[in-house]
Amino acid sequence: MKDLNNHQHAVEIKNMWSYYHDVPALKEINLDVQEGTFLGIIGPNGGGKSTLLKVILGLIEPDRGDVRIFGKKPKEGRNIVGYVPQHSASRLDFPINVWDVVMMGRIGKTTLFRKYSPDDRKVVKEALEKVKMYEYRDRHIAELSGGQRQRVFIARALVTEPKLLLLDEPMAGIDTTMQKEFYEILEELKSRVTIIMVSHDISAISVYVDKVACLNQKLYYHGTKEIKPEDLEEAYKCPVEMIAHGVPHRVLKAH
Ligand SMILES: Nc1ncnc2c1ncn2[C@@H]1O[C@H](COP(=O)(O)OP(=O)(O)OP(=O)(O)O)[C@@H](O)[C@H]1O
Repeated sequence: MKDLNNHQHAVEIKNMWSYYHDVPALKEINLDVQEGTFLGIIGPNGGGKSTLLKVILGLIEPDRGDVRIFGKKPKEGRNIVGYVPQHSASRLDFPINVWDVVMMGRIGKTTLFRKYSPDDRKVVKEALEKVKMYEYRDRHIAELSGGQRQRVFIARALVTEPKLLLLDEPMAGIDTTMQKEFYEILEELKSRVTIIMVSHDISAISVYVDKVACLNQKLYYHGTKEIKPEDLEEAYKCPVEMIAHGVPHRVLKAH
């Protein structure tokens, strides 16, 4: 579907509900993400952020409502979506080297032993260089630190050359300098990829993203990063000063 400015809808969600064992994790979600947007999703623990990413990815079938990814149902659109799950870095603890982990993202697990093309090789090399892990390419993933592994998983998502990139707290365990570099990488990717990133770091979100969504079962806010304190307080159910990982000064000033 195209809108009047010729921007495609990367993600369109209409009146979506999702339950775990009869308990709603998401209620009445309406969300429209335009192609080329960098959307940050914030909200308290258990607010349904990871569930929303899984619904978009087609890993969870919603109980009600409609979800479209570039006009397709999530399962049909999966090949154009890159995903870095929460705590992905801690999941792989067997001896596979960094190069193969990223190459698997490019050509799939079952084809790892086929000869990969010079193009595959180039894309994997560039992704590893982007996250500053190329020199670690022959190291076993199990030997790396948490933050280094997380960088490898971000590279792995990049090599699929997705149209939509879903990142679930990708900066967890990444040092501040590297975080800044990652945000710069994401800003650069924005011209080619729509990005949806879950984060608890409201200060960073307010600097780097285009749009913010605040989720606690319901969508309490979706709009520009100029969030009002009351929008956060309603979703987090506490005073703005207490909200995790600091709040941008201008939000506090407006309070
Ligand atoms: N597999 C599951 N089975 C049952 N309940 C689940 C399951 N996964 C998540 N939930 C519940 O659904 C709600 C939303 O969880 P979700 O992981 O989406 O929240 P989140 O916003 O990503 O949280 P956090 O910020 O803590 O990572 C929580 O109450 C959680 O306990």
